[in-house]
Amino acid sequence: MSGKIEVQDFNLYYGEHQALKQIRLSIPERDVTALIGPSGCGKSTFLRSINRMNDLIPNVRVEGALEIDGVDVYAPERDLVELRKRVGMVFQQPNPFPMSIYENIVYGPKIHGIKNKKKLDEIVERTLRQANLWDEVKDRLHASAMGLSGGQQQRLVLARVLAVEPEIILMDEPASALDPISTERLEELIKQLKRDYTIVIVTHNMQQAARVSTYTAFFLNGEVVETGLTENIFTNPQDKRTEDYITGRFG
Ligand SMILES: Nc1ncnc2c1ncn2[C@@H]1O[C@H](COP(=O)(O)OP(=O)(O)OP(=O)(O)O)[C@@H](O)[C@H]1O
Repeated sequence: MSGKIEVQDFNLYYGEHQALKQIRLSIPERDVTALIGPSGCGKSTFLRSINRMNDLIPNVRVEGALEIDGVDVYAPERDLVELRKRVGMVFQQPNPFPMSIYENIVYGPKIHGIKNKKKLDEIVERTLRQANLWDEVKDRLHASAMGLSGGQQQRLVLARVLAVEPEIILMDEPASALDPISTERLEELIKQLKRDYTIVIVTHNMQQAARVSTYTAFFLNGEVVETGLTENIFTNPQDKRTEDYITGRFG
């Protein structure tokens, strides 16, 4: 069975520096895959390769195949606006736009041509409910998003991503700036969303990877050392380097 995202012999260079080496990975649809590994091993670079965010960095060059639904993400004719609509992204620091909660969410749908007020209102309510934020903000939709707590901002960002109906959601250490309670709420949300979305999450926190993901890929020095069911990676790693990492011997 092939995955939603299929990666074959994928290399990425920042100028002369090769940050990803012969990556082979199959990321299943409607489930959570965690990317773990020590700092600087290429997790974020790989994540950003999936929606071509690395294109924004000068002197980046890629080789090999990275496909979504069997179509090459790096094909010259690929429409980047459409790609980033299908592949949403949540970053480490919550980054709401400096505008109202409502405007944050309708921003994407408006760009994609939705103008009808009733339709936009529906999107706002649906996505805030999906992000488990509706009850907390329904009475202040037109207040600034900057007045929300960090955890609420991160859920708002997720609602904003959901508003353009993506298929894949990339998360780069989404809980690292959050307190434990907000982290738990975000993890619960990730578990709910995996029924409908393909989620790829970078995390430094191995307990978090164990809690939220079904599959895990262990990165080291730009390579994928081992990949498989999270349960197996954590209880019965096949590679000595994976074992050393998960038992805390380095990283
Ligand atoms: N914009 C860039 N320009 C040049 N080199 C970069 C750039 N971004 C990352 N690198 C290099 O690529 C390698 C992989 O970095 P990357 O940020 O992907 O690792 P990471 O595993 O996500 O690390 P961390 O967990 O610390 O975020 C590192 O050697 C890093 O220095």
